[in-house]
Amino acid sequence: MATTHALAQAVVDKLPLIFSTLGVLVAVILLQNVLQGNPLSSFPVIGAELDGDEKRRQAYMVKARDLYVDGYKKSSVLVVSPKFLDELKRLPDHVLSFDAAIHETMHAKYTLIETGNNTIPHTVKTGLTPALVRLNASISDEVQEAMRREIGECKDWTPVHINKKLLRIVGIVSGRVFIGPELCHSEEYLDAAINYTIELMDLRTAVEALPPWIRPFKANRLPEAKKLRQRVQQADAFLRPIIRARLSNQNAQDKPNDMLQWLIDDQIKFGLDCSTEKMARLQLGISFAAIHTTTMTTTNAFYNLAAHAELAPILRDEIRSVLAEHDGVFSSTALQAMKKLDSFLKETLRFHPPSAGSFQRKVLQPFTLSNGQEIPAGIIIEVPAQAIASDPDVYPDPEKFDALRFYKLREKAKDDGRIEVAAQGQFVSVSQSSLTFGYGRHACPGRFFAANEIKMIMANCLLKYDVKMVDGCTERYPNFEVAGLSIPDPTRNLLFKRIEE
Ligand code: HEM
Repeated sequence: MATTHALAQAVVDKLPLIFSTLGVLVAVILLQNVLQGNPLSSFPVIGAELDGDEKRRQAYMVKARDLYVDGYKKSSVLVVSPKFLDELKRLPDHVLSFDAAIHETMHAKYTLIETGNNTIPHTVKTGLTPALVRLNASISDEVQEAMRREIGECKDWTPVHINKKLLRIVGIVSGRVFIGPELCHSEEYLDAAINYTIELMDLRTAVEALPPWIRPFKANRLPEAKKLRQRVQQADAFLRPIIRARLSNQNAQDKPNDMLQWLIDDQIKFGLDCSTEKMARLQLGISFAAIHTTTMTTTNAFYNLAAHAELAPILRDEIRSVLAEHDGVFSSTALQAMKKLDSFLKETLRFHPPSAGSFQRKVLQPFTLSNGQEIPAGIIIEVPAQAIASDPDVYPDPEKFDALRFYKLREKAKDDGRIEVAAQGQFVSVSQSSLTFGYGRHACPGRFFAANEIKMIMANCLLKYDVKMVDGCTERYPNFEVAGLSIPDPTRNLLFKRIEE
């Protein structure tokens, strides 16, 4: 067991970016809270048969997903049954808090991650999502250009380190929308956008490894803390003149159309801190939420595409015929019409959810569930998303990767006149059985942008390249499963070959 634990730990150490999904670590804390017993001694404990907290902690590191499935079957309470989601989502933030969960699990006291600030989700909802209709054309141009530069010609079968390339492609394309067409290509910007998350998660992991009582004395002196401070200083130095220029251009008619501008506009509108430091922090915050989450999902999709050779022709046919009907433009309606591609991506999320848990929230005030169960303040709760996604009563034949599962479900629901069910089968839909983007008022506001970006990357790739596993490899690369997380192996190559036009 110790060796397996060490192995899992080595994966964690080697691949710090694996912890990049917002909130995924809450699960670790939850289980620790549960396992420490107090104040939860009256609750059933998953892994009670294991002898002692340390053994349970080790089991969590290497087989957390089994523990979640176990908890799901037993309807354990702190890993809460999804049947309570609707009543939970109605509780106000001062009772059940998303921000407080992030603050605790991300060790915000030491990592200095911004929490309790509604600016980013508000700006994503009111600035970015409504702007997608007019931004899609420029996002699509950026995707094409980034793929041309990062993937290259590939006249013959060429190995491509896909996760590494996708980090840059997603960084550039997201950067176009976050900070504008010139700066998104700057290596300094990309370095900060990609590595801030990795270094933040390194520090978070290092703090977590310290016994709690030592943290106030040692956490700020950890080498990881120093590295993160340097990263933030560098990012500040890079962003400051840009932000200053924007602030002095506030009254111009032709203000830029990007997140940085919308964030500045919102801060001013609500009379909030608009200092260059604050704005630089918000930019890092948006990179943290967006870049690695989107890259991991797209990497999973590429591994699935390469491992299922039958898929490419089906998806390519759909993309070609939809584009032919939309003047060759990746408009919002064209993207929505690519239902097989949408289904393939949703099945990718179902089959490889980044985290075993979802809807992580901290209980700030005690409350009682409709079954009479009292939930004490001070703990973190969550829902076993991955166990739901692999429940045969929810998804028939759950062990099968069925790329067209949601396409067929949507078509059937449409034929039966069940419009709501059809809508729930979309990539961006959240429901009690689709929890990868969370649930309720804090469900990921960036998912509409992520969906467009990922679809454009996959569609552009399918139109230009054939993709396959490297020679001698017939199976999909397995994901790393560590502490409830599922991470596509970031070290692997796929083979790319340009399609003759
Ligand atoms: C496939 C990619 C992505 C995945 C899987 C993902 C997943 C998540 C999850 C699980 C949450 C927590 C929701 C909850 O607990 O209810 C979340 C929150 C959030 N996400 Fe995403 N996300 C993705 C992409 C993005 C992008 C591209 C952006 C920005 C453009 C973004 C911005 C945010 C923000 C701001 C929050 C916090 C919401 C709040 O405070 O209310 N995400 N995301």
